[in-house]
Amino acid sequence: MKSRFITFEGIDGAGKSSQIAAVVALIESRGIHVVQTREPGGTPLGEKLRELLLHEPMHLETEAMLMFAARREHLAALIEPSLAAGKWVVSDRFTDATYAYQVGGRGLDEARFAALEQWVHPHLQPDLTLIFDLDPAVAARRLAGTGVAPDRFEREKTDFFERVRSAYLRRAAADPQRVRVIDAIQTPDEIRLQVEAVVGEACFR
Ligand SMILES: Nc1ncnc2c1ncn2[C@@H]1O[C@H](COP(=O)(O)OP(=O)(O)O)[C@@H](O)[C@H]1O
Ligand SMILES: Cc1cn([C@H]2C[C@H](O)[C@@H](COP(=O)(O)OP(=O)(O)O)O2)c(=O)[nH]c1=O
Repeated sequence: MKSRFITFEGIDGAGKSSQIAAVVALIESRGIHVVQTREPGGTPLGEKLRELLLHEPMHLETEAMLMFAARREHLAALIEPSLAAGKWVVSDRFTDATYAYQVGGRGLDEARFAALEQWVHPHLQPDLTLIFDLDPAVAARRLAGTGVAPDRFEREKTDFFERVRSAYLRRAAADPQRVRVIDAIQTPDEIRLQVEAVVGEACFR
C-alpha cells in the first residue's frame, strides 16, 4: 500500500493531540509502520527551535521563518525518508498551521508564504489533513482546565483564535478533497468515531 502523510490541525485546545494516538493505533492495526511526529519539532534541531518558538519573544517574521526552518529540517531528516521507506507519517501540525497562525492569526502577507512553501516542499502535500474545528471560547476553557502554563500562542486572546479558526476553514474550503473538518465540540468517543470514519474512507477504501 502507498505510504501516506496525514496531518492534524486546529486551534490550541481543540483536542487534536488526544485523538492522534487513536489514529496511529488504527493504522498500525493494519500492520502498517507509522511514524508519529509534530511541528514545530520532530527532529533534535526542530525540538530546540520549538522551545524558542513557544517561549522566546521574537519578531513575527522571525517566528514565521523559524517555523519553515524547523519544517525544512523535519522534511529532510524524518518525513521524506520515512515516506520513501514506505512508512506512514502522522504529524501534529504542518504548513496549514503556518497559514492559519502566521497569516490568519498574525496577519502576515500570504504571498510570502506561498514562496516559502514552494521553496521548502515544492512537491509534497499531506494526503489527508484533519482540522479540529472548535469555538475558541470552548478551547480556552479546555486549556485552562489542564493547569499547564500557557505558551506564547496559548496566551493570545479569543479574537486571535477566531482569525486562526477562520483561516483553517478557508484552507478546508479551498481543498475539500485533502482537508476534512472534524466537529470538535463532541465527546472524545464521538470525535474518535468521526476521525476513524474519515481516515478509513480516505486511506483504506
Ligand atoms: N472532546 C473533548 N471534550 C472535552 N475535553 C477535551 C476533548 N478533547 C480533549 N479534551 C481536553 O482538552 C484539553 C486539550 O486537549 P488536547 O488534545 O491537548 O488539545 P490540542 O492538542 O488540540 O491543543 C485536554 O485537557 C484534553 O483532555
Ligand atoms: C507548525 C506551526 C505551529 N504553530 C503554533 C501553533 C501552536 O500554538 C504551537 C505548538 O503547537 P502544538 O504542538 O499544537 O502545541 P500543544 O501540543 O501545546 O497544543 O505552534 C504556528 O504558529 N505555526 C506553525 O507553522
